[in-house]
Amino acid sequence: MKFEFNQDREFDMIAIGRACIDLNAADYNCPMEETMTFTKYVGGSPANIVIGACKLGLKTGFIGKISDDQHGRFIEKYMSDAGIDTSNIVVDKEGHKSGLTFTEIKSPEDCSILMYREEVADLYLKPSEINEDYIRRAKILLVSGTALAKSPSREAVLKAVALAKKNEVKVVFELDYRPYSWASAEETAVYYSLVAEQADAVIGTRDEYDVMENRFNGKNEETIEYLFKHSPELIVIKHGVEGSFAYTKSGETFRGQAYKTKVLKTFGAGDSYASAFLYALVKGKGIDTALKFGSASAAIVVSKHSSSEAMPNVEEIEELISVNA
Ligand SMILES: Nc1ncnc2c1ncn2[C@@H]1O[C@H](COP(=O)(O)OP(=O)(O)OP(=O)(O)O)[C@@H](O)[C@H]1O
Ligand SMILES: O=C(O)C[C@@H](O)[C@H](O)C(=O)CO
Repeated sequence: MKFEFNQDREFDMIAIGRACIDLNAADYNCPMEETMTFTKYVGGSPANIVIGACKLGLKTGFIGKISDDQHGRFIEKYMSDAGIDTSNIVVDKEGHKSGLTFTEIKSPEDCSILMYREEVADLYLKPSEINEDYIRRAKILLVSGTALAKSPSREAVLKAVALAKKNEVKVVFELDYRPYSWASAEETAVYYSLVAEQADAVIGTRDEYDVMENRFNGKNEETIEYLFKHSPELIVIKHGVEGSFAYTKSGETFRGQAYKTKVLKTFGAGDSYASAFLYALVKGKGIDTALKFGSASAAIVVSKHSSSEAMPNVEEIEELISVNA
């Protein structure tokens, strides 16, 4: 099966959700309590994904809300300088702040993130700030699950999904589960299932699908049996360094292997994977090749310090694939 897009669309991908700040520990191999220096990057999973896709050459845009301060201006400038259309990024006028993510790199295997997400601007995006004319210009609407965590962003995203479906824009749902933003796991399961059932493609880790299904130790076969009764045609389930699987509604299964790399930190893998996987699909490559692109991009990003700035270009990805062929 080929995942087909409407070719007459100006944007390859428009993402909706958070564009925030990452503060990555510049002192490695120690707990955050001992980290005195952090390096600032643009962060937020959907922002990272469009930054990665843009670096690969896709035409991208972003829908979200940023703070009316130095952090918001840094985010907007970084994204527009990168070549992303920021015309639908709204500046918050009610005093909400940009989300901050501090990262801890104790060792290549032991990394964690600490998110400051109280009253963050991204969750105040309103349905009235969603523009149908913008969404209809895209091949893909990339939806981040975290944007469903609270109203009014939740309703804004539900509106965007409805408009994408009405205008034959492929909805790709990245589960992107960040417990810090949610009232409860039960609530997450309700909204994740609601959007996953309407999406054309769903991407997430095994653990994130368990959250969606409100269960523990779920099996991929049960997840696909459930979701293929609804809209999805393509389901990607990631298993960390064990690799990933892609399933199609027409019954095919593809397996992606993780590439060996010198890991600096583990975060950023999922976002780089999504950007390169979707890039390959937009360029008409098969799902097996898209899995290689996703895995290679992730291997490159986990060997570097950031999640956004570290996104590779096409040549770097192709080279990693070819030396491992
Ligand atoms: N240590 C690693 N070395 C090489 N590749 C990796 C490593 N960890 C993950 N990957 C690649 O990245 C893909 C996505 O990783 P993972 O399943 O951890 O996603 P994620 O949990 O969404 O990532 P993140 O940590 O960014 O939230 C994997 O399928 C694999 O190809
Ligand atoms: O998604 C976030 O808000 C934080 C990210 O930018 C961070 O780099 C990360 O956790 C990537 O997995």
